[in-house]
Amino acid sequence: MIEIKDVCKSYDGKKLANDHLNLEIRDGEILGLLGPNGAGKSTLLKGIVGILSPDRGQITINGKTLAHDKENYKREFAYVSDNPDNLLRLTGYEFLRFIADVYEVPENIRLARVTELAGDFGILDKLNEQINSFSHGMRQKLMVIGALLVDPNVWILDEPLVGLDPKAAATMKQKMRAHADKGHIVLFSTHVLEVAEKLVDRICVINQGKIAFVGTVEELREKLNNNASLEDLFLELTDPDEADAVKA
Ligand SMILES: Nc1ncnc2c1ncn2[C@@H]1O[C@H](COP(=O)(O)OP(=O)(O)OP(=O)(O)O)[C@@H](O)[C@H]1O
Repeated sequence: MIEIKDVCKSYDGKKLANDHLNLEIRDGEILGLLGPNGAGKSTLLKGIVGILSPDRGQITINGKTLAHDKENYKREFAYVSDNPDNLLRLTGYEFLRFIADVYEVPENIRLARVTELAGDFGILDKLNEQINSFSHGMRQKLMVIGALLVDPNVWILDEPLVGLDPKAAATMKQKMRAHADKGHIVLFSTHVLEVAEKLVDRICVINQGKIAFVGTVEELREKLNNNASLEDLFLELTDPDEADAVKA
């Protein structure tokens, strides 16, 4: 379980990018983080993985905290950031070997895992080339492979489907579902509402740094007393004036 208690983060000491967030993400679920641009989704994900330190509050992953048990806390999850432009001078293989070394993936299984994952995502024949020469989508695939290679309990993915071609996106969604079905957590952010609607168990909508809703899409419909599409519900929650204009 991931427990987020009263988490606040400000970049400038004035405006809160995360404003007293409270959220529990349960084992075995895919939770989709939705929200307009600048809502605070990446800030929350970066706070969970320890790239940013929240100004207050506490985050626990499977009972561990970054402050008390940094190494084991970090071993609980894999993280794919929203920027796949990392370590561009390495080849694909060198990047994956680096990740496998850092996370101590046993030598006897890493090549089989890399071969399987790179095959699944269709970039096996590119791994000897420098990441510099990869397209955006290929870089994204490599970051995803690096994360899954480690095979941790929790997947934390910031817009993981951006840039993936339809086949790779389908593979990714299938892997996310299978991981959650094994009892693990998949937490990801997305702007693609159809993906959220079809894939997630629950959604968490963040708006202006605050949680506007957590629950199933059905529960959101009931709350808003509205049988509309998720897109309309999303607008109603995050931008009621725009939703009224669309209705008119
Ligand atoms: N490094 C930074 N320095 C200053 N302000 C930042 C920084 N990163 C984010 N912010 C601000 O924090 C707020 C939340 O940004 P965040 O990136 O978390 O939003 P998001 O929901 O992930 O947005 P998007 O959907 O556009 O990726 C925004 O107001 C943004 O301008």
